[in-house]
Amino acid sequence: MTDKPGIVITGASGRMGQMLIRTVLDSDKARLVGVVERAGHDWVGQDIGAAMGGAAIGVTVTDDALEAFSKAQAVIDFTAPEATLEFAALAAQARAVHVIGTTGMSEAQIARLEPAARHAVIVRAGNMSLGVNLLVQLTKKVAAALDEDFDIEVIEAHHHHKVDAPSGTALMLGEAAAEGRGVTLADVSDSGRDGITGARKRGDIGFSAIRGGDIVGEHDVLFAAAGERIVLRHMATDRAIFARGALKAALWGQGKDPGQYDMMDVLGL
Ligand SMILES: NC(=O)c1ccc[n+]([C@@H]2O[C@H](COP(=O)([O-])OP(=O)(O)OC[C@H]3O[C@@H](n4cnc5c(N)ncnc54)[C@H](O)[C@@H]3O)[C@@H](O)[C@H]2O)c1
Ligand SMILES: O=C(O)C1=N[C@H](C(=O)O)CCC1
Repeated sequence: MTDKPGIVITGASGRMGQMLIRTVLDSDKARLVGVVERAGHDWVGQDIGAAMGGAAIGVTVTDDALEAFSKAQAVIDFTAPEATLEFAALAAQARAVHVIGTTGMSEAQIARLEPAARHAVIVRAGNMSLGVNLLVQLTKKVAAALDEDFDIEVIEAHHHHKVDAPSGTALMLGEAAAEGRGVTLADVSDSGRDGITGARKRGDIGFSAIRGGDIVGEHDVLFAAAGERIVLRHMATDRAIFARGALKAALWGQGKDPGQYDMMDVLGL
């Protein structure tokens, strides 16, 4: 027996799932106790090491999430909104910390996490990297220092497989800009411009999304005024930054009171 927290990774075959599995296996602070994939996936029933193209490691991919979670102290979940809601209820039942990296959740879906958060710790963030969470704070500060003479635009770029837009990170940056400016994002958000849109409305926060190739994730926050522009930029070149942040959150959540937290809590920013 060991007192290192046992971690389950959901979405085991996904881009982030595989990165998370490697990150936990490489860590001396946690151990991998289970991996979950959706029912019917080829990998279910296989050893995860072998499924990922290496040596067997003695952990079998399962589609029985509750059974896997019952052996874990934390579940790290980068999957899809409805799967994440199901996992939240099961992680709460198992009293495991649930680290949620899944993006594209609607406000209604986010509200459905509340019952689970009464029983277990949930850490959720649209971006788990240290760099982006620092950028969020910088964005809030710059937005607070400038008035509406500066138009704020969030521009993001991701790989061609990404299914949601604006990205979770872009929304975090938009929220930070709105908070700095003392407004509600929903009242000023302008995304998906197409056709005769009319001139830009003063005070709006705009979003643009680029999708192409294997871009891991790039975000600019542009403050554009007459005669000058400020650009705050983060460029991710390796998904390991998200996985490291998620593992940090899983360890940080041990022994915390039930409730919903984010990476600002984890990183103390
Ligand atoms: N918060 C962050 O730092 C961060 C970073 C990267 C990606 N993401 C988000 O993580 C999510 C996954 O991204 P990805 O690029 O790994 O996607 P992906 O499509 O490569 O992987 C998703 C995985 O989830 C699995 N899945 C879906 N439904 C499931 C279910 N019911 N049970 C078990 N597994 C299920 C899929 O089979 C797949 O393996 C996206 O929402 C993405 O935006 C967040
Ligand atoms: O690859 C993705 O998908 C990413 N999703 C997050 C987002 O929506 O911001 C973080 C960056 C990578």
